[in-house]
Amino acid sequence: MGVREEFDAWAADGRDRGMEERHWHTAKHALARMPVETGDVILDLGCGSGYAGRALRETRESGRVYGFDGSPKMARKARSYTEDPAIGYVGGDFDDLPFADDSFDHVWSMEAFYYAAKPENTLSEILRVLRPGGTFFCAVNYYEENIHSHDWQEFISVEMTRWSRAEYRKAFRTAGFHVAEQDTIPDREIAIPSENAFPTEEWDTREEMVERYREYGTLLTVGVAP
Ligand SMILES: C[S@@+](CC[C@H](N)C(=O)[O-])C[C@H]1O[C@@H](n2cnc3c(N)ncnc32)[C@H](O)[C@@H]1O
Repeated sequence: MGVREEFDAWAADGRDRGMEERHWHTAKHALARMPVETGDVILDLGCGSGYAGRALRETRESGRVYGFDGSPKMARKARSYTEDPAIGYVGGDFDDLPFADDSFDHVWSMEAFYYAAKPENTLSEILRVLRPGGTFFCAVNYYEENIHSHDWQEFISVEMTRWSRAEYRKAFRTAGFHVAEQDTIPDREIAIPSENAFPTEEWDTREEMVERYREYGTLLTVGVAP
């Protein structure tokens, strides 16, 4: 299955909203760090339900926001959640962004970048569409140091790239970005049951669940276009 089939199926069974709910726990902290100025044009790469773009429009006075996604069903659902005329949805693949050079002030991506078939090429594409001084906020839960994410590939047909923190920094720099920041953002909201509830369907021990959410959390790497 390719990106379209895989994520169309996710959208059809409501996982767009499920992801939004879970990802929001850490995404909102990363979004709050984006240096968005009034009127800034923003691209949400792999937008899913489109919650990030809606939040930026509602809270930051951004200009136009484009949600970009390879799943037409995801994009259609995202469109159905807003009537904001300044939010648009565009379909396509991370490898070939259908935007002119220097189109955006910021690019945001949550839990999507590692699905790129050629991540180095996607970084070059992001740099191409960013204006000088523009930022790329790349947030991922699937990364090398998060050992609890290592088996995710078994459950999805799309090939995933698992980089370490250092590999993200190196790839950003090789593509031509400056790395302005790298950090992990803990998820302090997900409910962690008391000791006697373990093992659960997903977790053998409470320690593992605490480590996954409260310690490892979401890896955020911020690149700045020169
Ligand atoms: C795990 S979801 C994350 C959605 C949203 N950003 C969130 O935080 O909930 C990944 C999204 O990226 C999209 N995607 C994955 N690979 C893609 C690619 N190569 N080109 C375009 N979109 C892609 C999927 O269709 C899906 O909607």
